[in-house]
Amino acid sequence: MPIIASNFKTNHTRKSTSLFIEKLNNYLQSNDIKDEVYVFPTSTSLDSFNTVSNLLLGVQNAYPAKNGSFTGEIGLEQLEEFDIKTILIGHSERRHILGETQEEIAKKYEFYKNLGFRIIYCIGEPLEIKNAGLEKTLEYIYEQFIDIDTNYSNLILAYEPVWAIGTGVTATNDDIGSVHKAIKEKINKPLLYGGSVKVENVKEICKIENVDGALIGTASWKIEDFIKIIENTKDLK
Ligand SMILES: O=C(CO)COP(=O)(O)O
Repeated sequence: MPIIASNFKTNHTRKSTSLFIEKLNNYLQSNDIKDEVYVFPTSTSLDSFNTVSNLLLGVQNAYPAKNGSFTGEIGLEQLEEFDIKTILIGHSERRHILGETQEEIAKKYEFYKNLGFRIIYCIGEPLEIKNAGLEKTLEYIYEQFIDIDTNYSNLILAYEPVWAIGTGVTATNDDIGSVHKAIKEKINKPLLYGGSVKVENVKEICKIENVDGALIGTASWKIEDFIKIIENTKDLK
């Protein structure tokens, strides 16, 4: 089965997150699914969930420090409390809405890399770059690898075109295929696709060559839909 990941973004409460995790865990257990499934809840909903070992809880963001004076941020100490060892870095909403620079992202990457975290590292281009063609798109994406150690063994990449995130507009299979092929030629790491992945299209997307799974926002927030997403992909290689 491909790698399937849910990014909650700023959705769900502590209570609804714990219900989601419980239902997901029961589903994975009773269907004997051993492949990796990731959930990235809000940091206020982190907890010591009792789950099967292939259900991995991660954070959407954390500051590159153990603790300290970084108002509004969480650091390693808060992750350790819940044994969190997985982190999303470079998500387009952090780059474009929160204004995280490549320099800050690289610092965060280095910090959590040195701690052995599983890092899901996101890259992707905005619409005006996509419209300038594949060459410009790849140039833009490669800049998002500046100061990022792509040989890191615990790295998963996620290609998420900015114009496809939360818009309902999925990239075409050709778009996905050509960007994934180019990235894979340079960096041989698992590569997920994200951007308006839905129950209905997840299987087709995961079948595209060089697509190793999906990172899903909107369509993953209802547990019934997320389970359908897993159902629809569980028989793929
Ligand atoms: O940003 C995403 C996952 O990280 C994708 O979001 P959507 O699935 O809502 O387009």
